[in-house]
Formats: sequence, C-alpha cells, structure tokens
Amino acid sequence: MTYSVHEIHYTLQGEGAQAGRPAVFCRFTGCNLWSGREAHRASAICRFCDTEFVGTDGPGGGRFRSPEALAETIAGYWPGGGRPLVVCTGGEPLLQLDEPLIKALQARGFEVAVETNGTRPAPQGLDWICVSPKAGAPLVLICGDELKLVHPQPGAEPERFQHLAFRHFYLQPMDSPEQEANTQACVSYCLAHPQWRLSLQTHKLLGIP
Ligand SMILES: C[S@@+](CC[C@H](N)C(=O)[O-])C[C@H]1O[C@@H](n2cnc3c(N)ncnc32)[C@H](O)[C@@H]1O
Ligand SMILES: Nc1nc2[nH]cc(C(=O)O)c2c(=O)[nH]1
Ligand code: SF4
Ligand SMILES: [Mg+2]
Repeated sequence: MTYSVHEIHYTLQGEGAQAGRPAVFCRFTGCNLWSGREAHRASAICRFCDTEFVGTDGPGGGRFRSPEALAETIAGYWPGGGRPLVVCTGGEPLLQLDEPLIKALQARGFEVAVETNGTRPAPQGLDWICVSPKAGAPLVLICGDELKLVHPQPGAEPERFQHLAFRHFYLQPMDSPEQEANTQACVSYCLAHPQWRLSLQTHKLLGIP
C-alpha cells in the first residue's frame, strides 16, 4: 500500500473532546465527497469544506511506500514525553488508513485518532474515532468516540444522530460568511438539548494550524 499524504504537522488538536491536546496531524490526500477543486465545490456532496487536501506537496507531504515509512516519518514529529497522539485526517482518511498503518503507529507508542465523514467502515484497532456526518452522504460508521456535527446543515439535523452509539456529541459552527449566526444557532441548540456540547475550532481562534 502506498499512502498519499498532503501534509504532516505538529499542533494542538483544535476541536472536540480532545481540544488542547498536542498531536501530529497526518492529512491524507483526496475525499469521496469533494474533488478539492474550487470549480467543483458547488456541485459537490460536501460544499463547506475549510481544508486543502489536493496533492502531496504540502509541508511534510509525500508518497509513502509502506506503513513503516509513514509511521517513522510521523514519529519524527513527536517531541518526546507525554502520550504521543496522531490525528489522521484529510481529505477523507478512511480511503487510505488501514490496519497495518495503525499497528505501525501504535508500535511507535502512538494513540491513533481519526477524523472521518463516516461514509466508510473503520479499520480495526483505532484508539479514537470522530465522525462528522455530512448531509446527503450515507452514514455507515454509526458508533465511535465522538460525533462532531457541523451545524447548521439542512438534511443533517442533530435529531438524526442523537440516538447513535457515541460517547460525546458536539455541534461545531460552520465556518462560512454566516459564522456568527451559525455559532449562535449551535449555542441555542446545546442549551435546549444538553446531550450536545459546543466545539469551537480553537486553532482558528489562536491562529495556529
Ligand atoms: C476537513 S475534515 C477532514 C476529515 C473528514 N473528511 C471529515 O469531514 O470529517 C475535518 C473536520 O473539519 C470539519 N469541517 C470542515 N469544514 C468545516 C467548516 N467550514 N466549518 C466547520 N467545520 C468544518 C469537518 O466536518 C471535520 O469534522
Ligand atoms: N489544530 C487543528 N485541529 C484540528 N482538528 C481537526 C482538524 C482537521 O482538519 O481534521 C484540525 C485542524 O486542521 N487543525
Ligand atoms: S468530507 Fe471532510 S474532507 Fe471531504 S469535503 Fe467534506 S469536510 Fe472536506
Ligand atoms: Mg481542519
């Protein structure tokens, strides 16, 4: 298996239940819900993506020919100490992340977390699964550690997901020109439905990647 990675960097997890925790981010190329090209955004299934994931030419990106090669590169970003955490994201990481890579990362002491749109089954052995459902896309990954719903999304109302088997339920305001109104909508919904908590994209507030 060759892995195509857009970028690798070390920063704080900005979102959800693990916000504030140092982590290496491995951003895989490609997504099944958008090509990543602006010309295709308006006709994509997922139209609000805030992320660049096309190509292997980002910082630390490249093509890695084995799980060991990618795991060794990721391990090189950890400063030492603490419990190493890698967040596999993208693009859609579950198009590429497989059990051999999870094992190679865990063999180097890493907890392996994933940020996924939930349209693909997860490989065995993940330490943390964050599912972020998208309106109009089939949700097949219906259990995990956190469900983090970008809100508001017509066709992906929180009520559709509240019964699923996740430990944490988060609403994350959609970053868009309507962000202030979206944030207020998330606050109001959480106050009225306390099963849900607010996830702010704290890395954007801090100006870190
Ligand atoms: C770029 S996605 C990559 C992982 C995966 N494809 C997914 O959608 O979960 C990482 C996280 O950012 C969230 N996200 C993407 N665009 C956003 C936006 N405009 N505002 C808020 N969150 C956004 C996604 O829902 C997901 O939780
Ligand atoms: N700091 C930081 N935290 C994040 N949590 C999820 C992210 C993502 O794009 O998957 C992300 C990201 O892009 N940056
Ligand atoms: S599913 Fe994730 S990576 Fe793909 S376009 Fe949507 S937010 Fe971006
Ligand atoms: Mg991001």
